[in-house]
Amino acid sequence: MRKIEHIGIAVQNLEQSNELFAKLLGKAHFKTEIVDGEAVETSFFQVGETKVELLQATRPDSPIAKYLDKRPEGVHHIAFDVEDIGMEVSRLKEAGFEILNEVPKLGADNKLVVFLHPRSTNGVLVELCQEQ
Ligand SMILES: CC[C@H](C(=O)O)C(=O)SCCNC(=O)CCNC(=O)[C@H](O)C(C)(C)COP(=O)(O)OP(=O)(O)OC[C@H]1O[C@@H](n2cnc3c(N)ncnc32)[C@H](O)[C@@H]1OP(=O)(O)O
Ligand SMILES: [Co+2]
Repeated sequence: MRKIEHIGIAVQNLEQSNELFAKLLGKAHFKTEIVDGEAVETSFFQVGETKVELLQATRPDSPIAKYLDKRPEGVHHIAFDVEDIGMEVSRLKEAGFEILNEVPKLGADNKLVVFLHPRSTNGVLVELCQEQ
């Protein structure tokens, strides 16, 4: 793991949260992006070498919608930047972590992504990101 790539925050209203985080961080988001595969619309704020990713569900079947059905808005996941996502998946599987998607899928901001089940990571949903 090279660095924290982003902190993912689940929000109900992306526009409102964009305004709030722009005030909080003192700068506007640098991009918004819809990831159909995850049924999310995201916006990204650069904070030093890491990012804040705000996520709003675009469909009721989105993992974000299901999360917010049961929990308030807040930190949803931590994403780590990795050099070789295939190698990391093998290493983590060997180490006993539960990989949710062994085949990397298309994420936001030009990344390939893999998720680990929170029950294998002390209750934190972990995302691995490799620059495409
Ligand atoms: C890819 C685009 C973008 C990017 O950065 O590029 C994204 O980050 S997209 C982010 C949205 N996509 C995902 O989160 C994909 C991975 N997530 C999943 O597959 C599910 O959300 C999963 C498996 C983590 C949970 O789904 P499930 O249907 O099992 O939900 P439950 O509510 O039944 O939860 C089961 C169990 O896990 C705990 N849980 C659920 N979500 C989280 C979370 N975000 N952080 C920590 N723990 C979580 C939940 O509390 C349940 O635990 P239990 O002890 O049984 O109550
Ligand atoms: Co993410």
